[in-house]
Formats: sequence, C-alpha cells, structure tokens
Amino acid sequence: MRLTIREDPAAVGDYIANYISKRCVSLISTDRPFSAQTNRINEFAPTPERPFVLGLPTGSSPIVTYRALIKLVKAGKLSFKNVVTFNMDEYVGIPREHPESYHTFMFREFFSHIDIPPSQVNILDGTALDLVEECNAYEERIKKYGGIELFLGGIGEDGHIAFNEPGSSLASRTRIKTLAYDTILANARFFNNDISAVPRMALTVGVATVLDAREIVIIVTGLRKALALSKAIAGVEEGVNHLVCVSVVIVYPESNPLPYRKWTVSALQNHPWTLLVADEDATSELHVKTVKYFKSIERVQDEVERNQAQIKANAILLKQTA
Ligand SMILES: N[C@@H]1[C@@H](O)[C@H](O)[C@@H](COP(=O)(O)O)O[C@@H]1O
Repeated sequence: MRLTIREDPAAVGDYIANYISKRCVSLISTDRPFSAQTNRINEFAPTPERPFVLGLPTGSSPIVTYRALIKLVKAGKLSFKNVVTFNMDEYVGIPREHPESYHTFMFREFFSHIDIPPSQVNILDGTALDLVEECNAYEERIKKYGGIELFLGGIGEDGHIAFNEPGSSLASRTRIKTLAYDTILANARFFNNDISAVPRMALTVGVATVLDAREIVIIVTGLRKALALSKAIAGVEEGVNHLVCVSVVIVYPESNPLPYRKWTVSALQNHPWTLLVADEDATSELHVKTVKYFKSIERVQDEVERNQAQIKANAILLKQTA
C-alpha cells in the first residue's frame, strides 16, 4: 500500500487526475516510457472492443478530481471515448432524477462535461423492481468487461468504502446494504440537514468487488478523515483491524462508538496495488515517523523515475548519433 501526501484537496485532485490521465493517455500513445509502472500501464491499449474500465465514487472528496479531469479533457489531453465506468453505489428508493441521487451527481459533476458516451456509464438503479437481480447483473456486467482496471474511491469517516459499512464482509459482492446511522448523519448535509430525508438503504459494490480491481486509488482529504486514514494504513502498526473480533457497541443515535469500530478501509492492505492520496489535514492522526516513511518512499520513487528518464534520453541520443 502506498500513501502519497499533497498539501490540500486541490493538489490531491490534480495529482489523481494526472495519474489517471497518464494511464488513459499512455494507453493510446505509442511512446513507451521507461519506468516499470508506466510500462505496465502502457501495455493496456484501449479500443472500443477492449475499453479501459474505471470504477468511480461519489461524495464531496472526488469533486476536485473530477474538475481536474474535466480540465484535461477540455484541453484535449485526455479522452473518455474508450472508457467504461462503473459507479460504486446508489441510494435505494430515490429516483434517478432526484437532485441527490448518485446518478444525478455523476452527470452534474462529471459525465456531462466529458466525452464519454452515456451508454458506457454504469450506475446501479436503486429503483429497480428486483434489487437483488440488479446487483447480480451489475457484477456480471463488470465481469463481462474483464473486471475493473482502476477503482477510484473515497472513504467515509467511519472507514466505509462505497457503502460497505464497518463490519461488512471482506468477501462481499454488489448487494443491498442498510446504512449505518453515522453515515445517515454524515450524508444529511446533502439533504438540507434533514436526517429523515436521507435514504436508509443503498446498493453498493462489495469489498471483494473493489479488491478485484487491478488497481485501487483512494482519495482521503480533510481532518474528519484523519482517523479513518490512520486505520487504513494501521497495518504498519496494527494489521487489518477489520478482522479484530470486538463487539460493536451501538449507542443510538448520537454517542460515539469509535473505539469499537471495525475499519472496512483497512481491507485495502490485502490488495497488491493500492494508492492512498491524502492531503496534509488527513494525516493528522498518523505517527510522524509513518508520514516521514511514506514521504521518503515517494522521494526515492521520484529519483528512480528521474534516473530512468535520463537513461532513456541517453539511449535515444546514442541511437541518433550512432
Ligand atoms: N457512498 C459514499 C462513499 O462512496 C463516499 O466515499 C463517502 C464519503 O463522502 P465525502 O467524500 O463527501 O466525505 O460518502 C458516501 O457515503
């Protein structure tokens, strides 16, 4: 698991947009950069028959990333024509047209501003007559495309990914989920702070659906995500704390059950290629030595890439003068 730290949410958004863009652009480029990581990316050549499959989140955290991606598309540096997207989740019971449905959110914040054909956008339908069938069909559709190449995600304050609340099965697949009361409280801000207006159920990809992606990139910004981030990378100190068997004390509704929580996000430690991109505020609960460790890794990685670029430039020069 890697952690990249940037100054603020805008810098996090720019970093992730460039990261994804590098992937998509390099996929259609004939140039093959030298670094192992970019080579891996380059080998994927998206076509209408073999599109790049991208998982996407909602929430306030990804908005800056979406804006940065839109800028790249408008500048002609990125195209979504050969990209197929799968959204993480959707509320149950509110129509697509509802201003706070994730369907509306995605078109308002992202899809309407880029060149993706709407037929390549997949979002769960929380009003489907048969919700179980809707979830099963979603999993099948993902499989049909050969799985998700890169899953971009956010996390909740309680460490949930998509709507996989604390205690969700690590083997879970797309399914109907009852929301934790904390999530209902957190999301009330999108419903004029009217807690009663927040849906109680959602359809969500499972933890295993996310872990199946070839690569996972998670946005973690703001002080309110600091505890969740510390639990996400607690493997450095504690291991996957999702598996710790403690009894969850539910003190309904407002008291704080934090010490008893299980942290779904820590399941990402089991994935071979996860990148967390956090802003400085979100690192507030980390040990100083942990922050220093991840920053040093990034410095070394930059150095390696600079050296590789130099080797490549030298090789080209040599070829030209030969
Ligand atoms: N289902 C979504 C999650 O996918 C998202 O990660 C979370 C965080 O939202 P925000 O980024 O607004 O903090 O909100 C919702 O609960």
